[in-house]
Amino acid sequence: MANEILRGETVCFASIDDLPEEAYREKEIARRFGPRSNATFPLRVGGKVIGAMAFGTVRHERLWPETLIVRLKFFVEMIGSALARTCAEDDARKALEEVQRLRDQLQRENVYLQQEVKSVRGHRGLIGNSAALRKVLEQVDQVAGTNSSVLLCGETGTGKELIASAIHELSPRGKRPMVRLNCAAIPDTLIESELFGREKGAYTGALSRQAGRFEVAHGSTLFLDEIGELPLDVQSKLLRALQEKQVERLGSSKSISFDVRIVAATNRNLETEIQEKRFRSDLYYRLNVFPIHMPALRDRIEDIPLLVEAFVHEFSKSFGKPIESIDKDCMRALQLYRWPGNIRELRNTVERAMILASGPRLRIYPPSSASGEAAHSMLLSDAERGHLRNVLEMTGGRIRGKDGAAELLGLKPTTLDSMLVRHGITSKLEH
Ligand SMILES: Nc1ncnc2c1ncn2[C@@H]1O[C@H](COP(=O)(O)OP(=O)(O)OP(=O)(O)O)[C@@H](O)[C@H]1O
Repeated sequence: MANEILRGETVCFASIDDLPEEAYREKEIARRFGPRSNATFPLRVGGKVIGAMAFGTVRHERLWPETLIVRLKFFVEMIGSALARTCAEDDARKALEEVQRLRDQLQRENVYLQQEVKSVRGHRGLIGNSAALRKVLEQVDQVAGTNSSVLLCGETGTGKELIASAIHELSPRGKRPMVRLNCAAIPDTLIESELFGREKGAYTGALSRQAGRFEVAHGSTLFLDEIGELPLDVQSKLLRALQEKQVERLGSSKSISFDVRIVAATNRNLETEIQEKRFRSDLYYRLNVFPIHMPALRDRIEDIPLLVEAFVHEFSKSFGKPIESIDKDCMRALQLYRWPGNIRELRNTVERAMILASGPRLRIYPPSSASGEAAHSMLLSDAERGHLRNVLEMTGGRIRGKDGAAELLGLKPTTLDSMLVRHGITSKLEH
């Protein structure tokens, strides 16, 4: 009988004896528990049989005239279509809610991206082949696929933000945009609403509702740059949000759950900050699940030629100035400079040199405290020392007399003596 119903047929019997022989099981059940007579109709919702509706008598047998069957059938159909409408409405409501949710999320991402577009100049990729950078990239590969928090430490301009982007892009969250917040760039009074969002009128001046970065970053990565600059009270709130995976907008008590991966960066020594009571140790341990230390440029000087070439290529294209070669002495001087501003400073230095460039051979001087002059004289002094050594080599170390170094250089021997002292060069033959 169940098969008939599933096939969409009506099953009807006036007495148990009317049931066919093969339905002996149903007969037995009906005899023991009822019904005595029955009419069962398939219940169709949206063209599919999803169940059945049965009308039966428990004590007496009864006939099911055709007119009654038609009316009951109609009744069951009505219930089926009402159910279909409710399901469809329910589905439609759910779909609408989903569309609204996605639209809100897109809108949040859009507003955010519009602000970001100005600062993001495309992904240039990470340049460098030093052991120090390769170690960092290895760590990036290890941690990218996890959901663990990452703490990037290192001096300013070492590429922390670039590494944060690489971690995000290599992670399963990479399809969504990474959301950034520079904790140092926002006044203390606004940082909380930037992080957690606010309702209209939450405080004086809060003229509109605003989603916080946690909400915007739902399903993605939140990059908290300069985390060491976060005020202590906001540190506590951030810790609570990370523990509970929930935020409340300012001016609202409604909790909003989020699924966000945190990558934080700092150029401060957070352990010192903890000792000085400027950074909460519990937040530090929460963030420092996977620390990555970005090496200073001066500790990977073998990357400098690669970086310089890449930056020259980039500016050469954008300035329309073709460059054929970069002065080798300059490159050596660039490798000797300490680069306190690291790669950012190197990039700016190359940009400046490219603005000034007037031929295909580029000279780039490292910045100096005074001006390019000091760097220039450092280069000259390097060249001078090299030249003196060469000439001394040619004369077998002889300074005075015919074909001596002083004569070859057109200098008084005493002048050459003092130059050699200044450069720390000793001539074995003469002394
Ligand atoms: N390995 C690299 N290859 C190419 N460019 C790099 C590399 N590392 C850094 N840069 C460039 O150097 C500049 C500074 O990098 P980034 O902003 O990532 O440094 P940061 O450590 O986050 O600095 P801060 O601590 O000041 O925020 C950027 O223009 C970046 O594109």
